[in-house]
Amino acid sequence: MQALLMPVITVDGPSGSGKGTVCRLLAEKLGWDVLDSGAIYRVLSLAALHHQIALDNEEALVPLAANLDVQFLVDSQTNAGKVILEGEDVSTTIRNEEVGAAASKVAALPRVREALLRRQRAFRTENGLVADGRDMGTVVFPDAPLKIYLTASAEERARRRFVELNERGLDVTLSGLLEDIKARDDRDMNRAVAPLVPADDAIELDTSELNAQQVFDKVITLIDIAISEGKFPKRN
Ligand SMILES: Nc1ncnc2c1ncn2[C@@H]1O[C@H](COP(=O)(O)OP(=O)(O)OP(=O)(O)O)[C@@H](O)[C@H]1O
Ligand SMILES: Nc1ccn([C@H]2C[C@H](O)[C@@H](COP(=O)(O)O)O2)c(=O)n1
Repeated sequence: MQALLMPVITVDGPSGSGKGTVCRLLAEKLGWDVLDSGAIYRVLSLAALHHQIALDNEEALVPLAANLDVQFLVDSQTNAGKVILEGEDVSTTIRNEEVGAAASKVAALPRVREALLRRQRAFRTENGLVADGRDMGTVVFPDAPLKIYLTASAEERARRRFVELNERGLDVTLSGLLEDIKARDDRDMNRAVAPLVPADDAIELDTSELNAQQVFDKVITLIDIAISEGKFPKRN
């Protein structure tokens, strides 16, 4: 009954599989909110850096996580998301590869994950939520009526990131990005707590050969099937 009032679609998968892209498109189409849980881990790692806390210092990171002064805003004119950490706009900084790697390190600490759980669950309101991450379907919203697990080959994911970072004018190499992606996969998939794995009831979608629009269309079909099975209220 609760799921009908506050529907959640979870989208998990490795870095570069296209979670963020499809979640934004879905949220726009459905008029639902988005939880970018990776951004929370990214912001925490940046805060650790600012406060000179080592990325493996769980004792110091837990209170930092519990009291993290972060705001996720949406620019009403451009509709672009904005992330404010301790009063500073960090929307661009948190997207750097170094911050992604640092986020993956703090995310391996069990008590840090615990400290961030309530904050993530609070994104679920009567609006409906599309939740993007690594453990959305397994840990944070295990009762979600629709769970998607996106994958793509590491080579394709590195290629996508290469195109994106080149467009942003950053000096990166394809081989360096492939190495980073494999290291991040290894850390995220093999940690002791909430490792990146598909939930038992997740639907897996390999996006290696699909463009973003094709992925979106496939997910919309899955939503329509879920609606026909009575798992979601009808969409407009
Ligand atoms: N199906 C697709 N085909 C080609 N490029 C894509 C596809 N989906 C997303 N992209 C592009 O690939 C890059 C990574 O996509 P996105 O940020 O959505 O992935 P992600 O899974 O959210 O990654 P991360 O977990 O690191 O945040 C972006 O530049 C995006 O525009
Ligand atoms: N639910 C989540 C979301 C993210 N993380 C960690 C692991 C990722 O490598 C890192 C950055 O995430 P991204 O922004 O690339 O999606 O944060 C996690 O452990 N659990």
